[in-house]
Amino acid sequence: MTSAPSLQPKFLPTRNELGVVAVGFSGGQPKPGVDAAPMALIEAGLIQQLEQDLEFNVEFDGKMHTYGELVPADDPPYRNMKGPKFASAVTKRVSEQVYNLSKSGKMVLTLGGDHSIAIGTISGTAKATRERLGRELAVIWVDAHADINTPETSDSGNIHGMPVSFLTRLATDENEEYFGWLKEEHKLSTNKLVYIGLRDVDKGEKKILRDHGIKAFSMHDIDRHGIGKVMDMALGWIGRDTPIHLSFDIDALDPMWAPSTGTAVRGGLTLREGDFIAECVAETGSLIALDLVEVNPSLDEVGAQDTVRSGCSIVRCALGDTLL
Ligand SMILES: NC(=[NH2+])NCCC[C@H](N)C(=O)O
Ligand SMILES: [Mn+2]
Ligand SMILES: [Mn+2]
Repeated sequence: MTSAPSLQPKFLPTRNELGVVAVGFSGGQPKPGVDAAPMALIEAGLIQQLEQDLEFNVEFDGKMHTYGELVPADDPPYRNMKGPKFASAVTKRVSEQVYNLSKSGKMVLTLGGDHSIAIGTISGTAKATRERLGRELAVIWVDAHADINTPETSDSGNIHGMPVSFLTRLATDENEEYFGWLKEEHKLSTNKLVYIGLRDVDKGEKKILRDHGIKAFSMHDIDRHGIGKVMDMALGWIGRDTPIHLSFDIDALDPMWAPSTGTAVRGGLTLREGDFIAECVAETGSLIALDLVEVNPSLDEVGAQDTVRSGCSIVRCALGDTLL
């Protein structure tokens, strides 16, 4: 069933060098368990599949980072954000890890963790891409949610609903301890961002998307045009010649395929549509990094195996697995 990918990547020196970062962080939202996802995905055989079926040389330290050493002595809410110091310290560390791997020309796979970790992953690849290729990064954000609240627009105060605002300069803070470590080289323009799968967007987020003309394909668009046309439009917006970071929140899939996630929303993508998105991104040859986040095996334990299997499938497809 599986065949080794033949595509020569456009922005990587080799097609088969992969760095894996396992981020056991759940502090961007209130539900414990999402920190156990990297181990669940790895125990399901993900890394073996990438090595054996897809012929990657995998660099992975075998450790699931839980960043206990970064837990601050006290971490009161700040600008309405919950657990801001810890999230800032962890994402800074993740940013450095991802930057180092990406700078060396490897494809980078980050296993979350909640979606706040994308502040680390995307800032790391954005910086590495600027330095290594002199290019600006594009991001495809596949999610039921836009995760573009600023601290001020967020109702929940959960940082996993805010990563895109910090990455696109919509939210900033001077203070190192509160994401002030994010510098220009870590950031992204809003016109290099495309959403797919949205169906639960907060009122304040809708205003941000409109005011900044951010490209977004909701479930409505997918119903109207079909996923094939939507992918043509999404990739057309980015342009064929731009390095891509794919950030995939498992809650983009319908709970039928991925029930074990903290903020499940019905009416989502089928597993095939999710895999298709990943396959289309793989076909561009422009993918340089992938995040898989928000798998929480302790929620809906009956569905946890299905959710993990769906996650593994998305990753394999994005990294070049094909049906024939
Ligand atoms: N990564 C996620 N699952 N994010 C869900 C965010 C939900 C909501 N919009 C909030 O800001 O709290
Ligand atoms: Mn989500
Ligand atoms: Mn998300």
